[in-house]
Amino acid sequence: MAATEEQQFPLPKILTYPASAPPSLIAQGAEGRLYKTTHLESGLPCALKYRPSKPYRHPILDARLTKARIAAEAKVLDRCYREGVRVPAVYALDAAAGWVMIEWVDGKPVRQGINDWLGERPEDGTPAASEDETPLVDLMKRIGEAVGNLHRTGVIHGDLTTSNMMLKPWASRPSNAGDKAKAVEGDIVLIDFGLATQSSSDEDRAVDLYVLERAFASTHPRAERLFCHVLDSYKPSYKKAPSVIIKLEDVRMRGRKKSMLG
Ligand SMILES: Nc1ncnc2c1ncn2[C@@H]1O[C@H](COP(=O)(O)OP(=O)(O)OP(=O)(O)O)[C@@H](O)[C@H]1O
Repeated sequence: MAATEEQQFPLPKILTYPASAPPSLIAQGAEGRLYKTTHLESGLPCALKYRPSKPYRHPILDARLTKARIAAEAKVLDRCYREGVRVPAVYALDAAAGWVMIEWVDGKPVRQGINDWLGERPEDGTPAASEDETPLVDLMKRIGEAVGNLHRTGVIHGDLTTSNMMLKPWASRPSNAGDKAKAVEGDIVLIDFGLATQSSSDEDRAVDLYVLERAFASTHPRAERLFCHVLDSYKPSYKKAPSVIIKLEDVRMRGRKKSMLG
């Protein structure tokens, strides 16, 4: 880590111990920072999510909030992992110190994979007549299944976007697909559970889908018409999914009304 970066973003104590590789700052958000580092004992690459204290908050409230948020995120991740949802495993946690250490997911965000696929496609998103869109459609289906799996366990993500999904390359399926198809290959791993809650209500699940639908339309307007494949594969993914899709129509209607009223 560069000296100036270190002054601007002082490391949490856990990252000041000697390790096989120095930590690197991957992302700096409004709430926290994400470092790539290695697990102290096993040397495995991992991600350390750190929520530094906020000087503008009352210290007691700040300590309580930080601890509660890190603990809540770790708890949800752990629950998902044990239920077989593809999320990073939790390796270690110190909620009072504001960090959780999780599995490092090799790969790239789904957002980047889709954009790499779309490449130079025109604004209206029409593919060339000769283009076989199957790999992209398959990715959309895997997204629907991943969200369905998550909802099946009673977890609402709260911030579903294609940036909060990683594409982890398939290790056991050596691919002979072309470069373009490779851009959208891989298992979906859901990340960033900072806003996650536990709920099994149709309404909460439908809102989670709606958030994804809106985010998808604004991030990938050229692929918007393919979002139906996400819903198609979500529908059979667990028993209550069909009623969630029906509820989604109400949520959309409310969304439209709200945007008309400003
Ligand atoms: N387990 C991981 N393995 C590899 N990269 C990750 C992992 N978790 C997060 N990242 C990368 O770091 C970025 C930021 O992570 P994340 O979204 O969890 O943090 P955040 O946006 O700061 O969280 P919050 O929204 O809760 O404040 C992600 O977009 C992703 O590129």
